[in-house]
Amino acid sequence: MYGAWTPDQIRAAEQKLFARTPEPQVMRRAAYAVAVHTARLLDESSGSVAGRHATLLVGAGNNGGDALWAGAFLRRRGVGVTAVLLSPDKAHPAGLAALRRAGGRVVEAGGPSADTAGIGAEAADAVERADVVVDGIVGLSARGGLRPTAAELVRRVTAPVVAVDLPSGVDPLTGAVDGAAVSAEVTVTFGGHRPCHVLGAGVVHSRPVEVADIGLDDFLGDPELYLLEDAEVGACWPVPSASDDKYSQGVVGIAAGSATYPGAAVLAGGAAVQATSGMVRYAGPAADVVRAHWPEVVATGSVTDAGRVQAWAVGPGIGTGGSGREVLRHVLEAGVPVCADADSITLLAEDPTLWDARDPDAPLVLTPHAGEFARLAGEVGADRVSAVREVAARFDAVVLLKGNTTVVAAPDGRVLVNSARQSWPATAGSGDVLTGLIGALLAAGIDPWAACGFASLVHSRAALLAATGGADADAVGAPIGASALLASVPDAIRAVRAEAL
Ligand SMILES: NC(=O)C1=CN([C@@H]2O[C@H](COP(=O)(O)OP(=O)(O)OC[C@H]3O[C@@H](n4cnc5c(N)ncnc54)[C@H](O)[C@@H]3O)[C@@H](O)[C@H]2O)[C@@H](O)CC1
Ligand SMILES: Nc1ncnc2c1ncn2[C@@H]1O[C@H](COP(=O)(O)OP(=O)(O)O)[C@@H](O)[C@H]1O
Ligand SMILES: [K+]
Repeated sequence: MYGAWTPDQIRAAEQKLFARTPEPQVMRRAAYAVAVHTARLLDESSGSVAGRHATLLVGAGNNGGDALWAGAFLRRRGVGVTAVLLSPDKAHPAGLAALRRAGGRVVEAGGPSADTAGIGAEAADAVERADVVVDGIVGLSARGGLRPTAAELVRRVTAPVVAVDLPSGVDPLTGAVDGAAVSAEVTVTFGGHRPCHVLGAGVVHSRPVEVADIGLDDFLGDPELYLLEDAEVGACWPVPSASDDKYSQGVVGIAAGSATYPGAAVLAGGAAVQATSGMVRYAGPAADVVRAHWPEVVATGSVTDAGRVQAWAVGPGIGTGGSGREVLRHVLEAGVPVCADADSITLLAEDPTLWDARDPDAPLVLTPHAGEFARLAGEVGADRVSAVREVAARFDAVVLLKGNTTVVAAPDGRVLVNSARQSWPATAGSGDVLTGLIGALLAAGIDPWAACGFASLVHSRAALLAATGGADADAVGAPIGASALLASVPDAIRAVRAEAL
């Protein structure tokens, strides 16, 4: 796992760092990393470095300072550099002096020659002829979307962009984009990820985020967020060993589906079958349909006569009427880890007495999408991490909020996120597959918080594989259904296990 730290956590760590290393030296280390990645992007996109042109968009603070120093370093590589100052009187003085000493040009964003959009002729020309643009408009202290002049300049950019610390216009904490924002080929950040690098919907995390070491590691402390890596999911994914049999790996019960929605039971049951080698029991009215698709599932007509399981997954397609409620109550009383999804969440929101059925010692996982979350606890809001963390503590449950970026909070406050990096999983029945994966991992004895993270990562990998045939989030794909996603689960598990070798 690697971490993401909030702006406040970063600033606190930086203050400790500055007691050991002077701030200007730290900035130069940060800026040097920006220069290295900018030169690499120049080389990749225009075939050479020397003789090319870099345009810096420079804001009022240290983010702009990084860009100016990076420009000075790029000058040493023979790159033509022009800094466009958005706030000429506030641009980082030392960075500006360094760029000038290195032979860089400095122009104002507006100035007397400004056109109707407020852009001066020199600035417009600098953006126009750039082979690469360095976004040093705003970073850790960003508030809201880009302001008009910055937004207009960014709109005119056609060259590839390197974002300093984070793409300007993105909220550093929530990743929310309110108005215009930079879309960067590469983001170079310092010391550790910020939450916006993994929470933004398609703005930031589909591009590589390079983390430069500026000596911050010793001062960072526990991160706000954890991010899973393929290799660790692969290393932890349960597979049978010589001493195993179908019971020892954990038996999961799937209480899903109804006469109206048998498909949910087939998808959730199939996901459980393909996730691990333990046994899968199904209990509900769709037993015949489930057996027809998955003969290895031990199916019964009702949860009351289902055999022993080590975990239950309950909810998809059970309906929100009396029968669904009794199924949920029975499962909650079973005293084993439960993944409650879909209609279960609606039932719990509508009938608080159902919480009393819960065995206090048995872990509970809730997997709402935004609508189900709102029924349970009100609208999520922009800060999805805080909202999920609060609800997990309130209900003493692991809460997985589904979406382009899935947020998983444990009752103790730990939060992990998994960004799908693309949107292929957004298809009907996709959540049923996720529930089956989680249920199987719970039955295998995986920690519920980790189980949600592992399942979410494999789920989004399976969607990508099914849609594009590969693992590249930017690859050309075609829309998939949940059945195709489900069929790619084994390939996704193989892919993450191969990374662990
Ligand atoms: N403190 C340090 O020495 C270091 C800081 N670092 C850099 O410093 C940056 C943080 O610098 P600052 O705290 O000075 O602030 P920023 O450079 O992020 O922002 C500068 C100013 O821009 C204005 N602003 C806020 N939102 C805006 C928006 N939407 N559009 C336009 N302007 C906006 C604010 O007045 C803010 O003070 C980091 O992102 C990183 O790039 C790194 O170099 C590491 C070392
Ligand atoms: N825009 C999106 N991009 C990526 N993944 C998404 C997006 N929207 C939803 N998902 C994922 O797809 C699945 C949808 O689950 P859910 O909403 O329960 O669908 P259903 O109820 O139809 O099964 C979840 O895993 C969710 O994280
Ligand atoms: K920036």
